[in-house]
Amino acid sequence: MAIIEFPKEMKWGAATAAYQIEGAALEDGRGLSIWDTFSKTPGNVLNGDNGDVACDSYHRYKEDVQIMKELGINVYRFSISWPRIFPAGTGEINQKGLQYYHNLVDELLENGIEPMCTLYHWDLPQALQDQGGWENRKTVDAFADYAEQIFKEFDGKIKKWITINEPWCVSFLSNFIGIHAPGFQNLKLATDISHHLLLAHGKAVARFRDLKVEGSIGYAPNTEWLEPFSSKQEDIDACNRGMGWFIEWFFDPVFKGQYPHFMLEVFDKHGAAPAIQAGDMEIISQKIDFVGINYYTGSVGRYKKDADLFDLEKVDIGYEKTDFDWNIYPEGFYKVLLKIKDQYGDIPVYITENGACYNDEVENGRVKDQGRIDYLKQHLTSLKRAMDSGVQIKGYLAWSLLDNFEWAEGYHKRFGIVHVDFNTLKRTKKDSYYWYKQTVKNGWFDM
Ligand SMILES: OC[C@H]1NNC[C@@H](O)[C@@H]1O
Repeated sequence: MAIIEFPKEMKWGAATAAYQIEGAALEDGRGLSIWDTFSKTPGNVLNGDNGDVACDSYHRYKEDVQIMKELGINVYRFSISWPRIFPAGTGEINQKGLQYYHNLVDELLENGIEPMCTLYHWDLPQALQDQGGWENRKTVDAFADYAEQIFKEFDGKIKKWITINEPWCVSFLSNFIGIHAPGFQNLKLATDISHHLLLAHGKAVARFRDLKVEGSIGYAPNTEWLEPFSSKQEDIDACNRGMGWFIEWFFDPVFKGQYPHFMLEVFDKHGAAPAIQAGDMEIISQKIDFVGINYYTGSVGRYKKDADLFDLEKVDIGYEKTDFDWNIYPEGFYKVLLKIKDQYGDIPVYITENGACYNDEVENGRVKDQGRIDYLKQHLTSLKRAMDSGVQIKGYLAWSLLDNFEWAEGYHKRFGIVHVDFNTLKRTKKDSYYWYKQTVKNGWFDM
């Protein structure tokens, strides 16, 4: 078998997000988020699940940190719940909310684990949504004020910062496709929101620089690979448009200071080009220190007129799938990373999310999730291939440490390397946890 070995200095971690694990949704002064509202609207979330309790990490974070310590990881990515800090989105600060994150960060540091903090992982304060949410440019400034407050509070403790997680999901999945909160289906709204999210990212980076906060800052776009079904130019072009929705649309503004023309053409055709004000692109495109890449899956695509916004249809050619029915496509991970390096230069990259949904349950005290181990092996092998091709990978963070609230799929879809019984909240380390622990310890694995 082949040994896949990683550099000694590479960081190994795991990732979660506030609304997906914390629970305590109505506790200690936390304000409502759009996901509290959305999940309690019947029909939006499978089985009517919501984040009221989740993994109860708000109360069990010490146990979770011990699980991380035993795992041997040296970085943990979590997100701060904006409405736990500013219950109304702006104005009065909830000191108990700040205290929770100080307790979590102190616990991590005391156990030799570096905190990587995501400022926005989808839980917009409902109070701001009531004023138009991300469609309203005032929300952009509210985010910058929230970010500044957090920077000041945790400067010196937290040194790796992510502004926005997956702006494509926040804009298009949530306001055009509509399956995530707040659940609209309006393309022009979605493109305006995508612009405001990038603006919010840029303003937060500007505050970070002005405050001379110690550490580094980036954002974490989600990516997918689309492989042309044939060598026909129409198939190649259709796949490039489809990938442009995830990659160029969110990378060109940050790294080139402009939106990609081929994507503007598509949105313009639907009367949905975003409203851009003078100075916006300069704010968006100021330098960042790293980019977080989230990768899960890829597909084969071909040209089909009006099949979707991009005249693109996906073709099932028999790839094995996870329990989320996503193709297992590790080749795409390599190709996405090379594409980003080729198009945007040699930027430091953290893999801020990669993992698989397998809904294995506990049997006799054990969770045999070989599918997840195989997925991780294949994708880490692809990652090493990208590194050997010159991509500057600084770290890999598995999604996710714990089974958690998987948005519209609720608790049914499990991504954790640790199983959570959502009736008892008992944590059970899966086989993949032990495999990952050994890989982190060794810095290599046997393919
Ligand atoms: O779907 C799996 C993950 N994808 N990225 C964002 C996370 O919040 C999701 O749980």
